[in-house]
Amino acid sequence: MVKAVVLGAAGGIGQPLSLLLKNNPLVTSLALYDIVNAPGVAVDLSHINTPAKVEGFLPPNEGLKRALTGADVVVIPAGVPRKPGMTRDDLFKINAGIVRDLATGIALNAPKAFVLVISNPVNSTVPIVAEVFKKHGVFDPKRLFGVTTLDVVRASTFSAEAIKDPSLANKLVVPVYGGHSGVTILPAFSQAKPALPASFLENKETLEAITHRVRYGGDEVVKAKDGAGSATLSMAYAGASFVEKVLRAISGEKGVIAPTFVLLEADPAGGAVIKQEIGGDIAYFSVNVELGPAGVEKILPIGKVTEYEKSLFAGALAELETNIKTVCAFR
Ligand SMILES: NC(=O)c1ccc[n+]([C@@H]2O[C@H](COP(=O)([O-])OP(=O)(O)OC[C@H]3O[C@@H](n4cnc5c(N)ncnc54)[C@H](O)[C@@H]3O)[C@@H](O)[C@H]2O)c1
Ligand SMILES: O=C(O)C[C@H](O)C(=O)O
Repeated sequence: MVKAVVLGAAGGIGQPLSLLLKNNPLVTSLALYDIVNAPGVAVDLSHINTPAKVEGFLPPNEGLKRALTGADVVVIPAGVPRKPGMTRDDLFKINAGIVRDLATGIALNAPKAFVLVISNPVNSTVPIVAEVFKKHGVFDPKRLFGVTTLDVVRASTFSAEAIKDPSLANKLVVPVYGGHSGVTILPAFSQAKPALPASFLENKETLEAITHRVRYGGDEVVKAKDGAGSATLSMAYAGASFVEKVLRAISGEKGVIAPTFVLLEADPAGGAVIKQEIGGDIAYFSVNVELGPAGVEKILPIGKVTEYEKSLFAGALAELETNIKTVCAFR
């Protein structure tokens, strides 16, 4: 029996994400919570002929508590999205409070759940959840994840497009490190699997352009949606693929690897290697982790990157440090 919960389930990400989770055979129970419309979305999804039992909850009548009780995995896409001209940090004012309150609900009602944070700014909302859990004495860094999967999805899609090989679209994986905003996003095209051609990797102009596109892919969608929000469908796809990995790990599958923004303390030895590799003493970083039934089992080293990729690390560290520190002021 696996219970998955979506907090913010009636939103632009929440609805398609809930649909994808309803379609996942590893989910047996799906609880949808939002301040609006969650019961309607739940009834709609409940007509789909897959095993997961779906229920929807609103704030009255202890809705959050009922949604969270017994949860194994909680995904949080609750909060406001960007409009053109905004940065993700501009969302902090509103989303920090939303995420803090939902984290309090999780600490009280599902302290052992895996918590996957989508709400922006991820570089700051993840540390907020950690602080709330610490306050309640239930923090386990192995079970808290910032969802940065969309950056990997974008880096993989854009590079398959750039080398004009659409057949690679769903096979290519480009690791992305760092955080989830602008210069903190560090795609490592040199580590792509399968490897990208030398003609791509050695062309500085192409590399710089595609690195920029991955870093600002979110802005591309915000601009195209022209005031109607940010990425929802690609995010739902990315989020569901991360949840799928978590579910496989919970069910006992070995060697499940996922990229995610984690507290490096989740695996002190692995975290120390990352700090050495990036040349900075940062608390959180997006890295590849090996997942197990109790959460992060290992933080995997970054390994070899090119001089160009390495040169991007310094700017990322300074920005990430600021994002994480913002949380101290918020408390
Ligand atoms: N991590 C990523 O890669 C990534 C990608 C895309 C979007 N995002 C972020 O995800 C968030 C949601 O985006 P969206 O497009 O789905 O927005 P949206 O406005 O369409 O949906 C957000 C939902 O959250 C709900 N909500 C607000 N306050 C709530 C609360 N206190 N409790 C429960 N639900 C609450 C709203 O009612 C709404 O249904 C934004 O912050 C956005 O920036 C992150
Ligand atoms: O860009 C945004 O604001 C949403 C999200 O973080 C994204 O990367 O698409």
